Amino acid sequence: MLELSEISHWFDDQTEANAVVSHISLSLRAGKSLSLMGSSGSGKSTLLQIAAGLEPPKQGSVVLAGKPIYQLNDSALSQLRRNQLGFVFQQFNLIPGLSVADNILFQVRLNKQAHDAAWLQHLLNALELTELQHRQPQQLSGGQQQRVAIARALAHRPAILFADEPTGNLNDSLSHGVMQLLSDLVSEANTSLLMVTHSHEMAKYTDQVLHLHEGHLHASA
Ligand SMILES: Nc1ncnc2c1ncn2[C@@H]1O[C@H](COP(=O)(O)OP(=O)(O)OP(=O)(O)O)[C@@H](O)[C@H]1O
Repeated sequence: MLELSEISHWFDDQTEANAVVSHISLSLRAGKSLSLMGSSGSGKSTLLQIAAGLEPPKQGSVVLAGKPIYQLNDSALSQLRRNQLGFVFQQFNLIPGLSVADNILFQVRLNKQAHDAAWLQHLLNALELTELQHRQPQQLSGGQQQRVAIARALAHRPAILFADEPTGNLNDSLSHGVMQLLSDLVSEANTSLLMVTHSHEMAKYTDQVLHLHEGHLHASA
């Protein structure tokens, strides 16, 4: 469960009067998915970063898995992020020098979780990465790197997955495949998904769509 209450945020070169996001409240239950849409600069990525514990808001609170995350100390917050959250951001941040498979399993190993070979195989197949698993990130196209980032985000079966344009570099058929996988995971594993997208087609895979306009939230028309 993710709960945002009265979130407002502005950056240091801005003022409250032109806040990037303003008085936003929303909640996302376990196993549910939500798309954030809105024009460029409307505050979607900022709100996602705030919800994911990566940018403390100027006002308001974020409760994640029962914990008010910005009241946790750094080590408790990073532990919560490592164990319970998954991220797919526009920068893939794959580790050069590690194979695709090792990149995908990096967080599982960091968390000292048991390695679930069947789940890894399922992710590799679904994301069409099986034949690429021994390559290194620098030997992959942008779209292939994006699929590795998606597999890595799901490998530890997070409670909540945060995704910023998860299909941004993929062709139409792979985009639909990836969204189908994400929505299957949400229902199978009771994982929640908070996603930013520009695509109405991709947003249809989520249970709810909210629109941001100049930092304010509107329910889908
Ligand atoms: N670190 C920062 N410092 C100052 N301003 C920022 C910072 N990050 C974002 N902004 C500003 O906040 C506003 C919202 O940015 P944000 O990235 O959240 O928008 P977005 O809706 O995700 O846009 P896009 O669809 O283009 O990715 C923009 O005007 C942007 O310039």
